Amino acid sequence: MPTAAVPLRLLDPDSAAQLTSAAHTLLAPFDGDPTPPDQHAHVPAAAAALSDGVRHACRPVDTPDGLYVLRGLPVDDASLCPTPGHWSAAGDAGALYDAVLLLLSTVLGTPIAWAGQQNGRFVHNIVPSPGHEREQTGASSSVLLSPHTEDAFHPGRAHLLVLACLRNPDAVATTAASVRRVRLARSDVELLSRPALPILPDDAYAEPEAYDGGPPPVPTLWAAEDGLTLRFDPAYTPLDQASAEHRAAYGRLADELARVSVAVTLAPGDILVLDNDLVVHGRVPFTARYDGTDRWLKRSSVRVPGRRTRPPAERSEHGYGQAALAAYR
Ligand SMILES: O=C(O)CCC(=O)C(=O)O
Ligand SMILES: [Fe+2]
Repeated sequence: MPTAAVPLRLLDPDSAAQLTSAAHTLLAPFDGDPTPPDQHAHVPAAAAALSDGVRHACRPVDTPDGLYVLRGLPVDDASLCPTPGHWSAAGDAGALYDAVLLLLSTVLGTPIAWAGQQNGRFVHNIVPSPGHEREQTGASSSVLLSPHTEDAFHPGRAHLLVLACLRNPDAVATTAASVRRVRLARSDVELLSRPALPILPDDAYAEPEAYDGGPPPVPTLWAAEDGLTLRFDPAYTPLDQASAEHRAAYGRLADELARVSVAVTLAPGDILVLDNDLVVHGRVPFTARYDGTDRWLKRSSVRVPGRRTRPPAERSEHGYGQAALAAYR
């Protein structure tokens, strides 16, 4: 898989210092608690005060790659605590970067959280966890995390996914494949644009609230104004319910996504911004260490108000009883 040309945006030292200092200021009154109820209230003003340098670095994804890496945020490994063994054990670990991610996410759009995922936190910890090695969730390690749209089952899913790297000692790659790079016959695009199959909630979610109706069939591809977008999560799609013709087209899309996939190896301080409507992402397999030095990412999800990259029919989906909570409502 090529590690090629991932668009890189350098955060100049002044912008990086400004972000870090704004994050410190946000955290100061809370003594490191990463989810104080009032902290979010101060984020919009703090984000609005950030310089044009930060704002420019966070401009929308502007290539068919559907992603970019922001580089330049300092991470001092010595001042970080050991990598938590599970998201639920993270507490205020790396809280400074939670605040940095909230600030950046607020420049990008509106951060969202899920009541049923990682206790409703706006910034998730992605760490390998004992007993979860073989899952299709961010807690896995020994298996390929297959390419997926984040939270594909839900109409309120993020437009942008932000992954900030705190540790990655074994240079484990995140994978990304853009639908704007695939080559498909028009007949396949047409077939995959029909709502044929549902996408079920992934294993990272707690049991949902009750909801009415069965799983809604959704299209895999959609022709948005500025090009094709996708909603793709084969691990949670009951493909055996589709016609042979549909399955074959889905398989050709999967093959094309594999062909155009790039490996993005994040280094500490790198922040990967993925357009969740253009790009599916995953992770290569690795052996977890479980000694406090493991790979550690922080993740936030962002909605971009007014974006028109999805079929209007999505708005009537029930989302399987999971609620997406927007910050600053
Ligand atoms: O570990 C990674 O690089 C990506 C994991 C993932 O799919 C996610 O955090 O949404
Ligand atoms: Fe993911």
